[in-house]
Amino acid sequence: MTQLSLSSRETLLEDPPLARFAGLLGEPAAAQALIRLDRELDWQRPTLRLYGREHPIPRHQVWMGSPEARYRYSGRDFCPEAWHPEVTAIRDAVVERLADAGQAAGFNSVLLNRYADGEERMGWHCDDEPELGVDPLIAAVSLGAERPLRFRWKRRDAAAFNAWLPHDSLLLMGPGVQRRLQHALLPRRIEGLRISLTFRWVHPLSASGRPG
Ligand SMILES: O=C(O)CCC(=O)C(=O)O
Ligand SMILES: [Fe+2]
Repeated sequence: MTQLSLSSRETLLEDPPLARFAGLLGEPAAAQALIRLDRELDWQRPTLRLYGREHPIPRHQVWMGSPEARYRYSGRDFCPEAWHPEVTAIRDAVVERLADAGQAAGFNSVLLNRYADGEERMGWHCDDEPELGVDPLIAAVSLGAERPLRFRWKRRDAAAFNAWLPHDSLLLMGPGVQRRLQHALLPRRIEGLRISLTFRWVHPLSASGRPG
């Protein structure tokens, strides 16, 4: 069941809060952002070690953020790329839209994911790294091809479901979403480039490598 309010907020789940917003940037800004991010970012395809073998990830990605927002991912420590002006503008639009909806938020880090077509994907996971703190708020912006982000409950006591993410939409994953659900961008027969930006607040790691 969904509700549409004046700010175009659609509630997908009440508890934990999962909500979708349409028309984040408007046109032509959203179409231009997709082209610019595709062309101007230094997209990487790192390899992950799985059962002792190295596998390139099935998409491209860039970590971006403030210098203190170091990030540990699959056991490796990443220093983020400096903010690109297009990404800063999108971040500011997200913060503004959330503020309009009564949700204060700040982000010092973003993972950008580039899926060339429906074959490219991200497997089941939740974003619960210790540097994100307890019950983080994560804001996911989608540009390009519309694809579903699939959610499933960790306790498997309710049905899995799709959150379809149209071009120029924002998905707000509120407190509890990472603790109680997993999500995945599964392969689908869908044509076209999609870029997502998942904005986060990363707590700086202390010298011991534990969250400060
Ligand atoms: O591409 C998406 O919408 C999902 C990305 C995601 O789950 C992540 O960056 O952690
Ligand atoms: Fe995620």
